[in-house]
Amino acid sequence: MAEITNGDPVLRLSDIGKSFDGVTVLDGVSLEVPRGSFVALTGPSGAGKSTLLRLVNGMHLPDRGTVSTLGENPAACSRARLRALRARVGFVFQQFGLVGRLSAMENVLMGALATLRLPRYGVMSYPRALRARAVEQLDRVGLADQRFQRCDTLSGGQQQRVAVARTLLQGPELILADEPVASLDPAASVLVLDTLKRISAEDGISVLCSLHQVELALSTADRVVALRGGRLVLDEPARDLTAARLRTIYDLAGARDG
Ligand SMILES: Nc1ncnc2c1ncn2[C@@H]1O[C@H](COP(=O)(O)OP(=O)(O)OP(=O)(O)O)[C@@H](O)[C@H]1O
Repeated sequence: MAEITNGDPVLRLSDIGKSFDGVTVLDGVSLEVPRGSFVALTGPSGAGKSTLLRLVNGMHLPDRGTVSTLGENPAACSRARLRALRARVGFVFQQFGLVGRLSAMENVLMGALATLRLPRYGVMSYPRALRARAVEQLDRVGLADQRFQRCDTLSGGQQQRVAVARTLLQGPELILADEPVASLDPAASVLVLDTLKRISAEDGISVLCSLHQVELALSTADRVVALRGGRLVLDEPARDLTAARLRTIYDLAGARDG
């Protein structure tokens, strides 16, 4: 397994190009995510944010340029090595990706399935130490009391926090979040992002999180990058940016939520 030293970025994209069916989606994108930082990836709908996130863990491969994720190039990885890399990279999705009829606890435990040899059925089939860790992660996202509740009876914000706990159980070094709050109301959005930010800071986990909401990007992230038409048009510390400037730098006119 590749190691990165303390000063190395957890993620380095160099001159990435990616097309689908002859249509360019990413064009000359270079980006670094320093270890332990929370980077917001902004930009209008169709700018290439999801595609970029998928390149990071090898779900897509670039047509040109190189990706270095935790010191590994997904394009050069064997299947086993890619699996090992993906275990180090958590993914949080807009639609949570939970099994609605299962409890919060069981959904969190599923974050550890890749490390277990046998399929598991029911909470009690997981090792005791793992169950204790699952409760601990649920506690950190404020949902220990809801651990036996079916996920489809939780609010959207609670479900996304369960998804964060599930990712944490995996022990990731880097978390990719693809519009994790796009389907949540403003209060739940703030709570989910604050939770992710707090825990990532506590555990030293780096986060690359795509967001549509300019204000949330500025209030949560250490660094903000923006894509427009597949090109990187901004990469600056959040403290140096204002919402007004961020809005003008990339055109929100066509954005879904803009
Ligand atoms: N697997 C694919 N096959 C063909 N086209 C694709 C594929 N994935 C993405 N695209 C296209 O690439 C472009 C960028 O999509 P992407 O989902 O990366 O943008 P985005 O910035 O994440 O948008 P949104 O904010 O709406 O999620 C879009 O035009 C999309 O249709």
